Amino acid sequence: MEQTATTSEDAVDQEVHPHHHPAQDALDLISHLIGAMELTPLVAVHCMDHARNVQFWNDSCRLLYGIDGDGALGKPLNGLYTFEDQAARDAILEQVWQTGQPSPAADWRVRTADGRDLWVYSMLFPVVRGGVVRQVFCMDVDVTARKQLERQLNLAAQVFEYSRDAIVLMDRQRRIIAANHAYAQVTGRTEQQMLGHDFISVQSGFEDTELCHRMWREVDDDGYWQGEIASRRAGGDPFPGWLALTAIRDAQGNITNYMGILSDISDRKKAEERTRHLAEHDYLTDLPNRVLLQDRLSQALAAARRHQAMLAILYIDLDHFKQVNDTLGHPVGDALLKEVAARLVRCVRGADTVSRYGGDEFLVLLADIGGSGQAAHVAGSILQALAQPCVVEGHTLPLSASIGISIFPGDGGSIDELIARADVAMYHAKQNRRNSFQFFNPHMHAQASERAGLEQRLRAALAAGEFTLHYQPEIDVRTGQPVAMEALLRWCDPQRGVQAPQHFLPVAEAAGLMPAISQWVLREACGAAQRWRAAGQDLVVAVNVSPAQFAQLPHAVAEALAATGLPPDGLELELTEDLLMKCHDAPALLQALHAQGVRLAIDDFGTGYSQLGLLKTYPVGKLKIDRSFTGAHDGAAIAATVAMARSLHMQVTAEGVETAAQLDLLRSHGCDYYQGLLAERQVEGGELVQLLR
Ligand SMILES: Nc1nc2c(ncn2[C@@H]2O[C@H](COP(=O)(O)OP(=O)(O)OP(=O)(O)O)[C@@H](O)[C@H]2O)c(=O)[nH]1
Repeated sequence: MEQTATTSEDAVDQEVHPHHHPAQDALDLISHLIGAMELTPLVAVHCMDHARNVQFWNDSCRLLYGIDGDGALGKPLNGLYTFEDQAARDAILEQVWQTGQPSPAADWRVRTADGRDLWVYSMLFPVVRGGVVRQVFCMDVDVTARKQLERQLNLAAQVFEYSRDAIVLMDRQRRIIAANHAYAQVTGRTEQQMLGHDFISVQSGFEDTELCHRMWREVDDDGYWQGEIASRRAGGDPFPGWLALTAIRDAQGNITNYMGILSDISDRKKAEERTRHLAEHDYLTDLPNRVLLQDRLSQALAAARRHQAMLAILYIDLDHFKQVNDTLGHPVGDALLKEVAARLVRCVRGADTVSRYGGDEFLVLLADIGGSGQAAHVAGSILQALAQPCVVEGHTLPLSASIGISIFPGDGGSIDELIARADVAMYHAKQNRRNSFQFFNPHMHAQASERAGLEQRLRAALAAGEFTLHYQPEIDVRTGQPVAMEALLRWCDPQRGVQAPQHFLPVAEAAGLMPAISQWVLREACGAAQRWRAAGQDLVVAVNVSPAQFAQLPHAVAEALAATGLPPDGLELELTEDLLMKCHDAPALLQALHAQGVRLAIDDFGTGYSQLGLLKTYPVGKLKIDRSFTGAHDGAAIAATVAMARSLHMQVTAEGVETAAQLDLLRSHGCDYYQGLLAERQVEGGELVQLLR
């Protein structure tokens, strides 16, 4: 360092004192200054001559630019280090040479010869003698560290300002000292409305003082708190916010500031709300579903217990709703369910709950009723509201429901018990007189248990081989010979003995057992007919078709014929008018069965409302006149039916024939076949009986 200094002073002396100019004092001063500068390692000083060659280079220059005096002196300055904006620097230097005025001090970015980038705070001083600039001194201070810090601060300020998170800074007293753009946007406040104000008061609406105390205590103790707050915008508009608060401490660990990051979580809350709504409501009617109902029921039950009050459950099941789906399609059914939901809601108070319990079942909870009369009143208004015809997609649909009512505490103490009993009461309403309501009573309970037992025994009956078929002959009126046998189902109930279908079929139907039972009947009957054939009796077997089986019938028939080997025309399927009227797929199904070669007959003819136009299109070979016509000796009805059947190229069987007089009447009207007690007696007297057994 010393050597460099000496060398530098010599260099300056050569130029500064060559002729002992009167301005010696000034030069001495500069020399002193240079000496002083040498002592400060912070200031890199160099001096250049007119040719821009270095004449002086202090030790700080060596430290800063990585080149010692030997490497610098006499060399062109431009080769020692360069400026990022070299042209601007050259222009400033030129100006100093031209004007003899020092340059303003400024920060310059430079690159050293060994490839380092630095920032220097630099100033140029001309040495003027005789009105001519002789040298220019340059003083550089390394400000790289400051520049980096500045840049970091600048970056931090930009992050703060442009962050999408709403950030607020507070002092120790929790007064706002800075808030970024996002914060101003979220809260809708200007800087003036925030700066210097207490954070909580600016958040106005954050009125939960207990939460507020806990929050600050946690921040002060643990340094951090986050949670949901009820916030309010400048105009008073409330919004849910998520606030994260952090305490900022100095080197001694004392809290100096607080930082808060606030998010508007309205959208998230709405999405959560929507998800919860979906989980608790029925997608079609938007009524509370079972989940929410369960919740409301528990609350209502707890409240009723506390206040020794009563509540009622109304179990509502629409009457014949399936028909709407079957005849007009599911979309119409859906629209009807929505309309029912709306009507039910209009029949109750806000405190009550209307819920969709399942398919066409609704459950109404009447919380806190004065007595059962109130439940009856609501049930009555529901029936009345539903009775108004409902127009859906241009169809005017009659609507009714059966309602069962259970009351707490009389009918049960638990939710399950109360619902089960309302269900039992509803079932009774449905059985006795649809479009009505029934209160639960213990007698119903016994019947329900009986029914449950029956259902259980029926479930086991098929596997246990408890079903049998009885055969009822159909006799040719002219020849007196049997032509067909109608298969009739019987169940040997282990508890009750042999049961006729009307005693167990409704329960089997409700329990969903009919498809399996019907298939068994079909297979068993075809097998029997095939055995009769093998024994020389060419009798057709007639099987009644159940509604549960109709849609799958072509498949079931194919399966039964294949399994037994019975030719298709050995099987006759009897379909009631009612079934044909209710099933909108009936024409297609009948065509499919006809194509399979089986015989088709319309059963119980005269009890339904078959339209002649439709009948004509059915590939049906026979009409069976209901016993109510035959038994009434209704010659006119029989004559008309036979005439109509003839015009449709169908044969006619009369059912329920008991006396020879009835048979004579049928014969006189040209009826083809008959069934009934008279026919059975005739067969019993013949050899067929043995065979059939
Ligand atoms: N359109 C529509 N139908 C449904 C929906 N959920 C269930 N169902 C139908 O609702 C019908 C309910 O029938 P049930 O109550 O057993 O029969 P029902 O015809 O009303 O007869 P009863 O109750 O004895 O009067 C079934 O056919 C279901 O397929 C739904 O969301 N939309």
